[in-house]
Amino acid sequence: MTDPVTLDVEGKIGTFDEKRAENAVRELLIAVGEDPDREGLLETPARVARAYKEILAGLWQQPEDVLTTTFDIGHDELVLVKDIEIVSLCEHHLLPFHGVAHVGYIPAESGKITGLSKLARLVDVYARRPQVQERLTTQIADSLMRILEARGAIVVIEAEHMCMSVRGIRKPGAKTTTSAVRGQLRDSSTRAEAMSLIMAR
Ligand SMILES: Nc1nc2c(ncn2[C@@H]2O[C@H](COP(=O)(O)OP(=O)(O)OP(=O)(O)O)[C@@H](O)[C@H]2O)c(=O)[nH]1
Ligand SMILES: [Zn+2]
Repeated sequence: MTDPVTLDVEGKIGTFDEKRAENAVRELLIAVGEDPDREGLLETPARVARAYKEILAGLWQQPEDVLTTTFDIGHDELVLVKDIEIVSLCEHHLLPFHGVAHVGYIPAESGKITGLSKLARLVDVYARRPQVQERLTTQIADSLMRILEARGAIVVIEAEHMCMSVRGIRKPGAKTTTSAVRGQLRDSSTRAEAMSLIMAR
């Protein structure tokens, strides 16, 4: 039986099976020796299912759904939005990792740009999925290149992984930085300029 939440070949997604998610949470509670029928836990499976529906909402979206508004204003230099808060879910442990994303691009030759909020929406489409930080970073940069036909893209993500802080190695505060640089932003001077803007506080 196929999982209702799976990517098909075009990256289109099925629907969220809320009842199944609830049953899974109920099973988990039983597995840890809890009583899912005690008063405090009665609503928990439904709450957790709704929480996952929200945290994983990017599974049912595509980047094209959010990079919609575009304008031609002929700006041909770097556009950078810094400190976009992210919360994602580590696909190894299903624990959150959270931090900030910095997203920049050099618009297409045509001058096509997008609304600033759309960059943050793009980040959420990919963050709200089971992820690894490297793939999240890459997918955002590749979407900017593909959908906006950007001449260059840079994405830097700094995040703390709960799977490293609350369990396992238990190193709270450890931050992981990943970057993806594409197109003209790979040129050393342009890249250095973008990085210095990103690092400036
Ligand atoms: N590269 C990368 N690794 C990640 C990310 N999120 C979690 N991990 C790592 O995935 C690895 C999974 O390793 P495993 O040895 O299979 O799992 P584990 O026994 O729970 O590992 P420990 O966390 O070391 O206890 C761990 O080293 C995690 O730190 C991520 O976004 N990127
Ligand atoms: Zn993890």
